[in-house]
Amino acid sequence: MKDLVQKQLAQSIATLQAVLADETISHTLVSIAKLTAEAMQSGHKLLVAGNGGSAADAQHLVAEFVVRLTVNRAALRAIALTTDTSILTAAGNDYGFDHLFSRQIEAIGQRGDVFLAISTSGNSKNIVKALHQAKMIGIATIGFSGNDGGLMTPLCDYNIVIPSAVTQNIQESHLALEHIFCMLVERFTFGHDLDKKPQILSE
Ligand SMILES: O=C(CO)[C@@H](O)[C@H](O)[C@H](O)[C@H](O)COP(=O)(O)O
Ligand SMILES: [Zn+2]
Repeated sequence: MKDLVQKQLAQSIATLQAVLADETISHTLVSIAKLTAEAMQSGHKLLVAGNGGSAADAQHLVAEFVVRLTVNRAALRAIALTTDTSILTAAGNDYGFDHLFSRQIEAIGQRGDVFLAISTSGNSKNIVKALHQAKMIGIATIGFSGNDGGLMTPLCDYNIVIPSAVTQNIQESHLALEHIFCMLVERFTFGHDLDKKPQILSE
């Protein structure tokens, strides 16, 4: 069993190493952080959705934006579409599970917002439908995916595809990138001298 643990850990590290080696991923992460910071500074918001472990990621990431990650600063506008059990059960029960996120985007999404869709397969129907809805409204679309990017690729302005087909390893890399994404947005929004004088640059 100890061998299994070590093999799994080595596989986790190898996936992160592959992400590190792919400079396009780092470049894209900077681009989406800039896009998101600019959207937030102009009064728009980040919407985040995912299923299962990725639903937990959506909530985790949004908590960092609303509360803090690396510094005490003003709250940043972000909403997880995975948390309101009344909306989730009503949308699922009345219209079907595929409508879980698209209905919420229709309700609260506005042109100029940013939608982050997290899906390891890239194929979850409720995620694909939500991306369609976001595109219809004029919301910028970002994907965090794996495998080959799946059906969500053509619907994403940016899609970060983790070079792995193993769900848990993809998720681990997603979480690492989500933290860096939030850190970059903090830097773009509040400046580099974070610890000394946190303030919103646009105010
Ligand atoms: O956390 C895990 C596996 O590590 C699971 O809960 C996983 O997130 C679920 O099977 C999801 O439904 C997978 O959906 P997706 O990532 O393909 O969109
Ligand atoms: Zn999991």
